[in-house]
Amino acid sequence: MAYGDYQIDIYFNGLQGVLPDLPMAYPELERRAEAALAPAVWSYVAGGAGDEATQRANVAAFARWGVIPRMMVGAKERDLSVELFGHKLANPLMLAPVGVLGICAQDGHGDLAAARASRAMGVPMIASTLSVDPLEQVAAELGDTPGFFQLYTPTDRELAESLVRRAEKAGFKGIVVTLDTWITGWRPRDLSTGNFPQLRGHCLANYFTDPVFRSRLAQPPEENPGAAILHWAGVFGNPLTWDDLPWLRGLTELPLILKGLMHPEDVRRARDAGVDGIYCSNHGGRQANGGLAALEMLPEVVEAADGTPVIFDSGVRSGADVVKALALGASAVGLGRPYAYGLALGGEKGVTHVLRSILAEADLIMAVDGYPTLASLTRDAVRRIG
Ligand SMILES: Cc1cc2nc3c(=O)[nH]c(=O)nc-3n(C[C@H](O)[C@H](O)[C@H](O)COP(=O)(O)O)c2cc1C
Ligand SMILES: O=C(O)C(=O)c1ccccc1
Repeated sequence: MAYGDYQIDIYFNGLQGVLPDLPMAYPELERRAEAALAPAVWSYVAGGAGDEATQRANVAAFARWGVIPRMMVGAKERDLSVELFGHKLANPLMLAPVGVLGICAQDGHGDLAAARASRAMGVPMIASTLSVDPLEQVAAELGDTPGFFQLYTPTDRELAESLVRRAEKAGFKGIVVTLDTWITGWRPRDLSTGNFPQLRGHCLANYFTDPVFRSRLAQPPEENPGAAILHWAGVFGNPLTWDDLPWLRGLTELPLILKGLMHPEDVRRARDAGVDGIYCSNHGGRQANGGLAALEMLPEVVEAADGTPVIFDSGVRSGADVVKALALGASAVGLGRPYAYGLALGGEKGVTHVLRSILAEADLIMAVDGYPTLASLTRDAVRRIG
């Protein structure tokens, strides 16, 4: 079934008098998620660094590119499939890693609901180290859809290795190492609500269940959670350098993807060191304010990657955004906040709805504009407007 057929389902329901119970456009998704989430959770998810200028720039950057339509292509059938790290995927979307995701769902198990949506839609989930439920349980929900494990590399190398071994054993198909968050940025909303340290207590399952982590504690986390959280805070962030890359590369034979790369020189270095994927992102503007929109760097990142696949996220809100990122050279496009809001409104169903809506829009743009495949969406398909 073509992704665009989602609109036929919705119109058909409408004719029977059944209107969609989930939002059809992003502003409404955001508004309703704000109303559905506890205020502290909302400010954590929606907020960013500083006055959030970079976060807004991520979204605004998409308006500076326009798709040039081609006529008489006869794009009756569209194929959004892509091959990534040896896996044939039905579409180029991914669920970007979102820490503490679980609490976005009303039952507190949003990581598992997102994993079920990943399975249903064939959209790979990149499971955060900071999940509410342990990675083994998340992996068990993924079915045949390949999953990726996002590693926040701790300073304790044995702990890092243990997390990677567990991810391999659980069946994850690649390791995404996030480089831009060994320390959290200046986030006024989290500072004002004062909730951030408390939120972090909800997302340490991967540590508390880890044999290496547990072996470092005088008492098990169940008996002395305070001491366990304190130990976690001491090992969480490792400001990696290029000297650490051979060690990271040697940790696993799974595809290794570096997340947070924006500078073409960093991309060249990563590629030369044998990484399998480049993840162009500025963490949705949550880490450093005063930066460029991630989309601004995408063309140069793609050029520097020189054939190494580039995953892109930061500011993707619609099917049109997905089409533009693909035309600018991304191999796959990560969604962040939009699916967290889908979780808030409808759990697995909410995420599935967000994914189906974005895929339907992308598919219909490809139909109308005459780009039937991702291969046809080349750099010439878009023009810079401003
Ligand atoms: C609430 C929240 C938590 C996040 N946690 C993580 C994380 O644990 N690991 C990670 O690599 N990125 C994390 N990110 C960043 C996302 O992977 C992604 O880069 C970002 O959401 C993209 O920006 P957008 O949501 O504005 O499109 C988080 C983002 C949000 C919104
Ligand atoms: O909020 C985030 O973006 C994130 O990655 C994070 C980092 C540390 C603790 C919780 C979330």
